[in-house]
Amino acid sequence: MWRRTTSLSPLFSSSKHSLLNRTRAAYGLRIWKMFSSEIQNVEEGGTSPGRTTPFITFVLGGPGSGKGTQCARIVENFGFTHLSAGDLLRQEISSYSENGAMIYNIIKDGKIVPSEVTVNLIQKAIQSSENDKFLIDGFPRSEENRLTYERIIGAEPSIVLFFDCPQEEMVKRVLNRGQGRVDDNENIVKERLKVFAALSLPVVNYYAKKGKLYKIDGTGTEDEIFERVRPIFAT
Ligand SMILES: Nc1ncnc2c1ncn2[C@@H]1O[C@H](COP(=O)(O)OP(=O)(O)O)[C@@H](O)[C@H]1O
Ligand SMILES: Nc1ccn([C@@H]2O[C@H](COP(=O)(O)OP(=O)(O)O)[C@@H](O)[C@H]2O)c(=O)n1
Ligand SMILES: [Mg+2]
Repeated sequence: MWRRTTSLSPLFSSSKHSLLNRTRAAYGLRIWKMFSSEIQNVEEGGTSPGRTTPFITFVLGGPGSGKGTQCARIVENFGFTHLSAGDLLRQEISSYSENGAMIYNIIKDGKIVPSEVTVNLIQKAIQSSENDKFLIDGFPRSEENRLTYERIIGAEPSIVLFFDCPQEEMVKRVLNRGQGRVDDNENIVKERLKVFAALSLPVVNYYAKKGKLYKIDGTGTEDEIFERVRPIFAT
C-alpha cells in the first residue's frame, strides 16, 4: 500500500528526468491553472507571468520524526523552499499578530490550530516566494486541514513524504530538541502523539490510497535517512 523509496514505480525509475519534471509533465498545466486561479482570487492581480507548475511536497510524520531536519537537507540538495506550518504559526505568536494568543494557547496544549489560519499563512508564504518547489512540513495534520487546503488553495500535492519513526524515539528526540519550545515537554508530547494517531494518520492513509505516499524509515542517523530520501528527488 505504501510507496517506498526502494520501490519507486517503473514510471519514475526508468526515466532519465527527475521526479520533479516527470511529475510536472504528468500533472501538467492542470494543477497550475487551478493553483494560479486561486492565487488570483486572493491577490486580485494575477500570478507573475512565466511561473511554472509548482511542485508541492507535503512532509508528514509524528513530532520528532525528523521532518524539519530532512527538509533542510532537501532544500540544500534540491533547491526547495521549506515552509514549516509550525514555524509559520510560531512566527505569528512572536510577531504579536491578531491570532497570536489563540495560536499560542492551542500549541501549548498540543492541539491543532483552526485550519483556515494555517492555510492562509501557507498561502501567503507560497505567494511571496519566487520558487516553484515547496516542502510543506507538518501539514496537513488532519483531514480538516487537508480539506481546507483543497478548498482555499486547490492544488493537489505532487507527492507526500511520511517519516515513520517509533514513538519512544520520537519522544527522546523531542525532549532533547533544546529549542525552548513550549510544547516540547513530556506531557504535551504524549498529547501530540495522540493527536498524530487520531487525526494525522488518516491523512497519511488517504495519500497512500491515492498512490502519492513515500513512506520513509525515520530511524538511524540523519545521513542514513537522507540517503533514503535522496532517490525520491534525484534523477
Ligand atoms: N536521525 C536522527 N537521529 C537523532 N536525532 C535526530 C535525527 N533527526 C533529527 N534529530 C533531532 O531530533 C529532534 C527533532 O527533529 P526535527 O527535525 O525537529 O523533527 P520534527 O520536525 O519531525 O519534529 C531535533 O533535535 C533533531 O536535531
Ligand atoms: N498543520 C499544523 C501544524 C502545526 N500545528 C501546531 O503547531 C505545533 C507544532 O508543530 P510542528 O510541526 O512545528 O511540530 P513538530 O512535528 O515539528 O514537532 C503542533 O503541535 C500544533 O499545535 C497545527 O496546529 N497545525
Ligand atoms: Mg518540525
